[in-house]
Amino acid sequence: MTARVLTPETLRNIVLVSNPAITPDGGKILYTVARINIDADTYESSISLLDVATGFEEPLQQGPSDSCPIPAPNGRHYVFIRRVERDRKQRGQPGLELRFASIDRPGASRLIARVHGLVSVSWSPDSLRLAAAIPVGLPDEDVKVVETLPVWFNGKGFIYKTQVKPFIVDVYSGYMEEIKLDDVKWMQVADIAWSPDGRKIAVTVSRVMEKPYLRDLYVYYLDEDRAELVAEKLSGFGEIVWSPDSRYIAYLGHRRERGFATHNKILVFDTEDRGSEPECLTCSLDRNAVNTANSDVRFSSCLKKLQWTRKGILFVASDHGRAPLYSVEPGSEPTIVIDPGEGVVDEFSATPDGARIAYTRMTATEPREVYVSDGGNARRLTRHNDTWLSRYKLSKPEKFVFKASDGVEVEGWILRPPEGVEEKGWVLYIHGGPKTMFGYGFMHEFHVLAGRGYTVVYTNPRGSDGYSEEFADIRCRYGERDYQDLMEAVEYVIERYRLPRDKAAVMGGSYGGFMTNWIIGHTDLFKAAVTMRSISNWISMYGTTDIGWYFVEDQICCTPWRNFEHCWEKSPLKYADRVKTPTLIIHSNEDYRCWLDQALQLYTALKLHGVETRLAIFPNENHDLSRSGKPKHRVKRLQLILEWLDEHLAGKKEEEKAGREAGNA
Ligand SMILES: CC(=O)N[C@@H](C)C(=O)N[C@@H](C)C(=O)O
Repeated sequence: MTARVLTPETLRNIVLVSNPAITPDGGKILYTVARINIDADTYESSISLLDVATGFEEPLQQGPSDSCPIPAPNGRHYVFIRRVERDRKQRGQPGLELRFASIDRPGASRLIARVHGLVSVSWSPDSLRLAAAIPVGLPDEDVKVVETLPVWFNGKGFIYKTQVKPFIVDVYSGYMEEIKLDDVKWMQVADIAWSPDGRKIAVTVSRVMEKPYLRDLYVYYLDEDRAELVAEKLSGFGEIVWSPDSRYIAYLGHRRERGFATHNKILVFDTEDRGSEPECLTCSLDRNAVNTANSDVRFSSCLKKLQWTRKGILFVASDHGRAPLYSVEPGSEPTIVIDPGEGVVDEFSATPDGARIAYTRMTATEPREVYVSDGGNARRLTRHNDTWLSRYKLSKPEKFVFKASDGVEVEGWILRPPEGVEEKGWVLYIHGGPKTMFGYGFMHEFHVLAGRGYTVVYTNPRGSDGYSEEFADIRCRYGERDYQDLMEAVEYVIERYRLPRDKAAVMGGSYGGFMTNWIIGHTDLFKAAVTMRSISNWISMYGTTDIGWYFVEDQICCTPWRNFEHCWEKSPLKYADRVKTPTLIIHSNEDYRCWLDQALQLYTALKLHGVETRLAIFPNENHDLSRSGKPKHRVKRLQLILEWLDEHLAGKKEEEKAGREAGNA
């Protein structure tokens, strides 16, 4: 009997749990439950209410597009987001409704406002109003006449007329008033937070169009209707939280010491001592104070990445493929408060006294579920994925560590096909970023590959997250130490796990696609490659990617008019005439991170050089096809990958050819 294994279609079984928001008394958890409906080609999401003491669960909002519940400080009300369908004529109308509801009245809700998006929301302590960062301004309907930067953003489309502004919103009347930050003309608000004493609202905002990576911290005083600048030229994530006494603000970010390779840190500002240097609470930890574990089974969330409780500031950090929840206080060192074991704490929320924490956790073999922790005792509260998981065979990855040729330890994992599945070959899978990590996030795709008979090897080479800032810093040196780490990993696994040298494929997305393209231009070891949402040419990547015009300059250390030769040296396209590896190229036609030209140039070059190549362009999809693309497209993408591997590693093409020839004879 063949084993039941994960296949592209088993995406339909996965329940995506997100946004576990705890009420202030710790009695209830509101969270989003999303399902992938492949037949209807949609994600359906609803909001559930969990009673922490009894584990009893009831639906609060039935969906099909409700998400992001945020409970009010009074513990009785909450706001949430409802996505609304719009027909062609309604294009330009807001696609989101911000709604208000009572926790004890399931199903009922009232519209507060229609919005095009919601970047951040924070309740007033009296539970009557919200401070909200809301995008305003739409692109031209037809011809786009652009005079601003940035032009577009992945998943959002054209954003050149959009600013994100701070508002105060009355949840009962829907009345909205913009908060004026005196000298700020152009603005993109990153985060907003209402102080616990109710008197102030803190805002982080980019206000220099050409340098959107710089953020300033403002405090708006409600009584005086006046805003003051607290700190300038910050960078990184930009999330903020107030201390319980409403004096300090913790900022999640950095000052760009190592450009895109810089770890997000917790910097604490004293709003009553302007000009004083912020205290860095996580510098000694030397880890990125956000969770960057890769997973393809997440759903959107509105929870903050920081929370300041009376027991300390809570945050998740990336560490060796894991993501524990830490707590830290000014003047102290961070300590782990929730150890996820071989797993990641994905999102969390805590009661104001810090006594109870709700969180989602996932592992490499289990998608997210909701947990609760009371001072060290952690309990799992939901089991949405247990039944279907119990019916399939999933193997467990094994971790390995090897010493790279410069003496630095590099980590990786090997996922073998489940018992009963014949091994057909293996795949080196490279993550994107490069500052993200593989580890203990659930990757449906890996289990699908393993289920088809392909061992998956995945590592965190230099440039990855989860280690020191120095480890993550490969600026100007792409294709050097990172490439070496990967190729040394390949030699290590071939020897240690006896993997067949002649049955290996390489694949990856985004930076991982760049590295796949680089690898096939520098070695013929692999029998097949799959390059997805990839980068092939740093010169044409410049000025087109939505991550910022400065990404190429920061990471590759060149621009089209400075060090042009270096941009070209580091571009896989330069080496396209050396490629022999059969390559499948997968790209989305609305990928504004790594625009379609990256795929087209590579495809054309490989075709002209006689390399076996296939190009799959996904319509109406963006850079996140593999994580949040339309369900049917996600299935198709996985099928294309499996077919390519079957043809080139499992010899399916040869078999078919031989069969045809035998038939003709
Ligand atoms: C910083 C960034 O977004 N870089 C991209 C080129 C990238 O590699 N993205 C990763 C996270 C992906 O998997 O899409």
